Amino acid sequence: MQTTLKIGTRGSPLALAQAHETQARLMAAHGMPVEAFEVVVISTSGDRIQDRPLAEAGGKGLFTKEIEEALLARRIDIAVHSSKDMPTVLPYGLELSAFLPREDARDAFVGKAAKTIAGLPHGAKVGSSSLRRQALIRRMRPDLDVVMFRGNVQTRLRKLDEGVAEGTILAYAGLKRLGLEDVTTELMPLDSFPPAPGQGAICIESRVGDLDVERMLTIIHDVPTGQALACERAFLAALDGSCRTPIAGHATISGETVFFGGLIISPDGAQSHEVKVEGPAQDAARIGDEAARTVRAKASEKFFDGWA
Ligand SMILES: NCc1[nH]cc(CCC(=O)O)c1CC(=O)O
Repeated sequence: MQTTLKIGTRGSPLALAQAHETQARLMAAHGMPVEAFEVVVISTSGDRIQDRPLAEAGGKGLFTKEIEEALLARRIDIAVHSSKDMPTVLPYGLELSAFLPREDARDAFVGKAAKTIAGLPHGAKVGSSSLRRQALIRRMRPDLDVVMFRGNVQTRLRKLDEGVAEGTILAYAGLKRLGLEDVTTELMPLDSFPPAPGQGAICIESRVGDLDVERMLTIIHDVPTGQALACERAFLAALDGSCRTPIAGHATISGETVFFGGLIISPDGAQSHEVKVEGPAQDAARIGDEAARTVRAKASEKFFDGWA
């Protein structure tokens, strides 16, 4: 009997699109037939909790817990995730072993009452449940009414059509993977509206020491994306845990150099601290870690304590 590679994923349309993209890349890279794979859908706590912000319910790990349990129990061989949803610390025995070439990392504004955030009427409702997006919207337009918006991409777009809000912000990468990018009315600049660390990059998680899987993944791994992600995740890791501060960070690789921009911002958008650094791409993680120290030094301790 032929063994199949079991790909674990959440069941949302975006998660399935990402799992199928990974499968297609593996098939093309290794000349494997479609029957060599099985996509295993796993429901996570993050999918089931819909009524409150995830930061309140227990944080990011909620989207990965059950999938990681399946990996450790060998019910699946690899797990496909949005890097943005991955905690900085993984369970013992698991690692992020490959990153696919990154999609556009920018946020997309989908506006009903206006095409741009700047053009929205005074006091208009904008839906988002991301602390980072809420803070960045408030920084731009303190007059806007930011309302909770959860659920998958399609659910949020439906809420917009139903008039629950006059605009929302989604990852452009997610919209593209779903073929929905045409709903975008404004692409937010990386500088003034920086994305979440990891946004736009699909990662693959596997068991440490699973050599067959490692061999299979090497060929689809994108080195520059891996370096950018090492930088962004180091930045997040050095700031995370100690606070519930909205954090943004984005790294790009050009030749042998990594360029990183990071931001911490108060939830009301009134205070923010930025850092911009560059360094050797091979030291990407150290660069991200140093950037976190720099931005932390700029902010007073009060900045972090205010809303913990
Ligand atoms: N938290 C949900 C989530 N996780 C990753 C993406 C988008 C895809 C990506 O960043 O690669 C999204 C949806 C969104 O933010 O609009």
